[in-house]
Amino acid sequence: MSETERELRYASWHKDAVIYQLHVKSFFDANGDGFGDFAGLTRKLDYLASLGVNTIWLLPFYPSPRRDDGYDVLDYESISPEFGTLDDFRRFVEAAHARNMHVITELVLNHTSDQHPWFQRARNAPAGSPERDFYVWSETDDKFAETRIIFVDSERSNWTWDPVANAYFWHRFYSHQPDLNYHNPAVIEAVLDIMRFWLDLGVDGFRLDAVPYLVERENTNNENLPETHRLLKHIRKTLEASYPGVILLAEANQWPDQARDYFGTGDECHMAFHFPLMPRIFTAVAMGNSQPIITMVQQTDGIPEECQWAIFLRNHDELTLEMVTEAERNFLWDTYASDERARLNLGIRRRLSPLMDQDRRRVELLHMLLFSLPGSPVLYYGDEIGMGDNVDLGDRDGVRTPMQWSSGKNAGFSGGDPKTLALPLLDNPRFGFQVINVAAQEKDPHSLLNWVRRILAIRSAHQAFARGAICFVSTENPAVIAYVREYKGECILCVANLSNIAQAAMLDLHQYSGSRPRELFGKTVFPAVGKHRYPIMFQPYGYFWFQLKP
Ligand SMILES: OC[C@H]1O[C@H](O[C@H]2O[C@H](CO)[C@@H](O)[C@H](O)[C@H]2O)[C@H](O)[C@@H](O)[C@@H]1O
Ligand SMILES: [Ca+2]
Repeated sequence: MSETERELRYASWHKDAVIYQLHVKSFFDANGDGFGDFAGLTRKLDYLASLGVNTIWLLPFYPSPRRDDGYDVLDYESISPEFGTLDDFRRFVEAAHARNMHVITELVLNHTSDQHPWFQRARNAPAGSPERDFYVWSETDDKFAETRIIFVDSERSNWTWDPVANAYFWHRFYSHQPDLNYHNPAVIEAVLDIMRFWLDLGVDGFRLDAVPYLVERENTNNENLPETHRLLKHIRKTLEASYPGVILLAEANQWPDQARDYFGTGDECHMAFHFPLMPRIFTAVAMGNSQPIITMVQQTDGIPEECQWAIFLRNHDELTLEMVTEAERNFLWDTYASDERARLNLGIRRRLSPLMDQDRRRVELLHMLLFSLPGSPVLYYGDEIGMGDNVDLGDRDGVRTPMQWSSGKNAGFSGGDPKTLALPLLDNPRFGFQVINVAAQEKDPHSLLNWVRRILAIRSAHQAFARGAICFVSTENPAVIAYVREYKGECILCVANLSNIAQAAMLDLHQYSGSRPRELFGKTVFPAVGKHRYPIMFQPYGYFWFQLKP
């Protein structure tokens, strides 16, 4: 690709991104070994295009002991053989680009597997040597005492004794995931080389895993340090010099002000997951009250022009409740995880549809918010058909089970021996593949899948959703949320009833007086907005998108 072509393709594409997050191992198995692979994913690209997504985010596919499902990398520049070969990967990227889709890969840069050759070399090298210095060591385990433990259900300390090195090593996650030492310039160079490797293969961006924890310093909590922000700015500047258009997406599970800091002044990450908003959406729907969403969106508005939040409902991890108050967490646990098996660390390991009790009205409402609040939406594979989960599987595996393509053998996921599947299929009367699958929903015009296709098609026809400013509208009813997204003169009014009972609201639309709201699903034109408040009625969890035509 020439430089000009690259620049054209990439100009701010992240702002219009509709991201689909998937696990290659659980998506589609082309060679029948029970494991999803790149050849299989390539065959499903038309399905993704038909859904209306334009960006694919891949969970880790690198060689790994897989003690944290691939977030424990032992070789950053190859592909674990079950997923295929580098040529399969190249073909996948080309096929995605041919459909105008972008590809974001996972970059686990905070830590490696303890099996990684860098760590093996470090623990065997003398203290103080450049090899040892790739990781963070200490003679005692009382350094960095102010640092919290993230995986509270499995780890007691962020230090683990290594008998080979005769020292403790630092880790923010599992004890088999030693943290890299970013005070060492050689580590930074090594990580930049890894990024160049994947960019040369055509990758369009990286999800930067666990970025708040990159750099450590004594007497701090070792999160969001200025050194970490400087490092990210350096990475961006260095990469952009050779790869204009590359996108960095920060996974910074932090409070609002700290999360937005990952944009810098437009010179750090292009995107950041909207961790502060996600739990507040679940709170608002549980309480039937719009305030948690309004407060959080207002608090996180006004990010640098070229930046974009990545908003999401669910992902491959537990629904994290780290960045809410204890009272909020207890409320969300009581509401959505009364079955204690669903609780993991400070979160809930369930998929969206089971969280919503398979209530189609609430599932639609949440997607309507996901697709209309400011940011690029991220859909988690399978949620478009309302897939369920399996709380009996360990860790977060219960939300990572094979995609349910059909009611046939192995849910249409693999032609292989059912005993060899990467993870067991869901097989129960409510969520089993026999009842929830793509093939059945393709045939049903009223299915969730076809509804998601329709709403995404509407969204992509109006750039105000992706790029517009947001202005909340007073409703005189706390259960009703209303906001206008505005871009280049087009105004879209989004309104929803967050409660489980019918509601009426009086919208303050005086600014739009004289305009006629046109409902975007059915194209019905509603009565014109006058000088007085505009009345509107809703079914439980009802919603509308209106174009406000002057
Ligand atoms: O590589 C370790 C982990 O990194 C990400 O973790 C994030 O998920 C945690 C919850 O599972 C969350 O509490 C933390 O703040 C995040 O950084 C990754 O998404 C995980 O899958 C992975 O285990
Ligand atoms: Ca396979």
